[in-house]
Amino acid sequence: MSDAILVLNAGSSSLKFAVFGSQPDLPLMMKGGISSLHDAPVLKVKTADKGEAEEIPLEPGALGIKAAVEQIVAEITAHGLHPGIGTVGHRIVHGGRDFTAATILDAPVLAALRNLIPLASIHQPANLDIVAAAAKLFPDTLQVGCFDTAFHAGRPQLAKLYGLPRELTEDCIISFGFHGISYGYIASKLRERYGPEAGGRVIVAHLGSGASLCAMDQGRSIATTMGFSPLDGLVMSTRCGTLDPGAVLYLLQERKLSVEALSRLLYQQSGLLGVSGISGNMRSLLDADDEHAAQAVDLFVYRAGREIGSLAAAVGGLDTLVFTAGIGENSPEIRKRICQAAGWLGVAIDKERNRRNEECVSASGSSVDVLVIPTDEERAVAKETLSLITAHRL
Ligand SMILES: Nc1ncnc2c1ncn2[C@@H]1O[C@H](COP(=O)(O)OP(=O)(O)O)[C@@H](O)[C@H]1O
Ligand SMILES: CC(=O)OP(=O)(O)O
Ligand SMILES: [Mg+2]
Repeated sequence: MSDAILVLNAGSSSLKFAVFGSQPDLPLMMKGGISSLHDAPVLKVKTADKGEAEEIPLEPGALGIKAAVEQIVAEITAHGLHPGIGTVGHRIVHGGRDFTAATILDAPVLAALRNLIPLASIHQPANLDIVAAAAKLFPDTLQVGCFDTAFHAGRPQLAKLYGLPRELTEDCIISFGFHGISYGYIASKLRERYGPEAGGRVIVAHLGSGASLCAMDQGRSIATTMGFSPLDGLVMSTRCGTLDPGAVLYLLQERKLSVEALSRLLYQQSGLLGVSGISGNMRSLLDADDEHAAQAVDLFVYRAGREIGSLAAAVGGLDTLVFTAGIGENSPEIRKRICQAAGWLGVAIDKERNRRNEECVSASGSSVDVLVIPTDEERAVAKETLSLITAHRL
């Protein structure tokens, strides 16, 4: 029966996937992904019946996105699941102003999404290449897109506005915000834990290769650190985060950088990689005994601490702080240091709980609950995809 849902989720350093049954509770059949796509790719696969994930290092060097999709589909086929796929759900990073809910990816929608490539020039082309590859590999399936920007569409008007002439705002030079599929999933977990209040005034720290923070009130996005593009906000793996636009003008006017070189600099050569000169991978930097690596980590923590202050102001205080994504879920050291920076807001962490990556890592006297909640963008995409196909009886 062809009714399973395959989800494909391309991030800046990884391609993750999962296969779910199409029952309302979306039983997981298989999941995994390829990490470190640009240097030392590693394939991870876990099936529902096996406890431990299998890890297979692939040939060192960059792996193109199309080859990565083919590799994943080969795994799905080897596990006998290929003929069972009825729908492919995609994480699409930019939905612009028009796409604020799951959408069938037909030709006009894909053309509109292609127009958004300049607004997310690393992610959007890969996302659309994946849709094309999946359409070839699964010719009879429906392709559905879920958008990272959608969760932030309901933020207050002022949180979206830049201090630019009105005509540019009307032309969509506004803050969109990203990682919304992850934030939506975390909001659903907070509702399970706290009920409709969803933890009250919350800051979620999505710290992966791309990193951002989102302030939520009762599960709704109020403010977020990424803006018009996924370059804004925190220092990331290879992206600079917030930068004085005057520096961009200087690089163009005085250093005569081409637009392509400037884009490469800001998206791929900056952040942890640029400051350390060693790596954009947080784990490698924490393991390195090197002054510049230490400074890159210090800057990551400093900027996260400052932005937590800014977002707490936007939401009027702080009841709950959540860590998620690769760094947030796996690095007790970074969580500890960010919590120290947010100590003035009443955040206190329990050393042992934090070391054990427990779900609640706050100290008993902390006035803020500090949680570690693994994100599951694949399940969130599958859920939206299933709702769409059920509503349309597709
Ligand atoms: N144990 C760990 N300690 C520190 N950082 C970690 C750990 N495990 C994973 N990471 C970091 O998580 C980041 C990748 O996060 P992830 O959410 O998978 O990225 P993305 O989805 O954006 O490709 C990398 O910087 C990696 O070094
Ligand atoms: C939007 C974004 O930055 O995504 P990722 O963290 O997966 O690169
Ligand atoms: Mg990611």
